[in-house]
Amino acid sequence: MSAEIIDGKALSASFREQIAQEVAQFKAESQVVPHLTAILVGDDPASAVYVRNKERACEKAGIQSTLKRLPAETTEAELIDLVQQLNADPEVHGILVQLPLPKHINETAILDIVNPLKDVDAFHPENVGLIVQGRPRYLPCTPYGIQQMILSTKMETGGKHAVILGRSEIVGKPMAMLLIQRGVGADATVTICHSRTQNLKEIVRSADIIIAAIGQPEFVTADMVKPGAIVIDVGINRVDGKLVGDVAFESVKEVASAITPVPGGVGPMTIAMLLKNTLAAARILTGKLSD
Ligand SMILES: Nc1nc2c(c(=O)[nH]1)N[C@@H](CN(C=O)c1ccc(C(=O)N[C@@H](CCC(=O)O)C(=O)O)cc1)CN2
Repeated sequence: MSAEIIDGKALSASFREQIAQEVAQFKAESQVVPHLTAILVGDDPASAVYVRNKERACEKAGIQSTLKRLPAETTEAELIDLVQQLNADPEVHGILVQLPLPKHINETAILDIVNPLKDVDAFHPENVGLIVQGRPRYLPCTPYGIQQMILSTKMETGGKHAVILGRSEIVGKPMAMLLIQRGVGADATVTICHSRTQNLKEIVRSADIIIAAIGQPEFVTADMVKPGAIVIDVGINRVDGKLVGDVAFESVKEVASAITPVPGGVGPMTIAMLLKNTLAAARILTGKLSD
C-alpha cells in the first residue's frame, strides 16, 4: 500500500491561519505589532527565495517584517554592528540571520551575539542549552516543523527508533534533542548517523522514523526502509534544474506508512514555525505571555 503523503503546504497553511488569529488577538490586547527583522548577506539565490517567502508569510500573518540586505563583501565587524543595533531596538522582537553566510564571516561569532530573547531561529547557545535541558524557550524552526508533521500522522513515537541522517546544528542535532525529550511526539530512541557511521544501511533499516538531512539526492532508497516507517525528507537538492530530496520518493513511498514530499514538505513547515517563534518572542519581550 502506498504511504500517506504528509502535505507540508496544507499543514503549514492551517498553522499559519491559527497563528494569524493569535497575532490579531495579541495586537488587540497589547497594541504591539510583532516584528521580525531578517538579515540576508550576499547573493545566494536560494537564500533570497527563502527570505522572500518568510517576508510574505509574515505579512499574511499580520507580523511586520523588515529585510536588511547586505552585499557579499560585508565584513564580520559590520554585521556584528548591525546585529547589535537590532538587539538594542525595542521595536524588533525577532532577529534572523539567513544562513549560510559568506565564507569570510564566522557564523558562530554572529549567532552568538544575537540577543537570545530575539533569537527566533533558536541557534544561540543559550537557547540550544535550554533545549538540551528540556525547557526550551524557542524551538529551531525545521525540527519544530518536523515534530508537528510526525504528530500529524498520529504515530505513537514513545519507544520508537528514530534514525537521523545528518548531524548539522540546524537540523540533525536539535532534532535528536526534540525526539528524546519526554512527552507527546517524543520519547523516542534516537540514533544520529553521519559520514563516519558504520553499517549505516542496517541502522536505517531498523528505524521506525527516518529523518534524512544529509544533502545527498535520493540517498535513502526503498531497500533501506522498514515497511511502515515514517520518512521525513529535509533535503533540498537541485538536480538538472529540478528539486530533489534526500529520499528516493517514488520507490520509498511504496514501503513507508507516511512520507514527506520535496518540495511541499518540510520547507513550508519551517516557515510556519518561524512565525510561531516570532509571536512568542513578541510575547516574551513585551511581558505579555498569556494568550
Ligand atoms: N537562519 C536560517 N537559515 C537557514 C534555515 C533556517 O531555518 N534559519 N534553514 C535553511 C533554509 N530555509 C530557511 O531559511 C528554508 C529552506 C527551504 C524552504 C522551502 O520552503 N522550500 C520549498 C522549496 C523552495 C524552492 O523552490 O527552493 C519546499 O521545500 O517546498 C523554506 C525555508 C537554511 N538556512
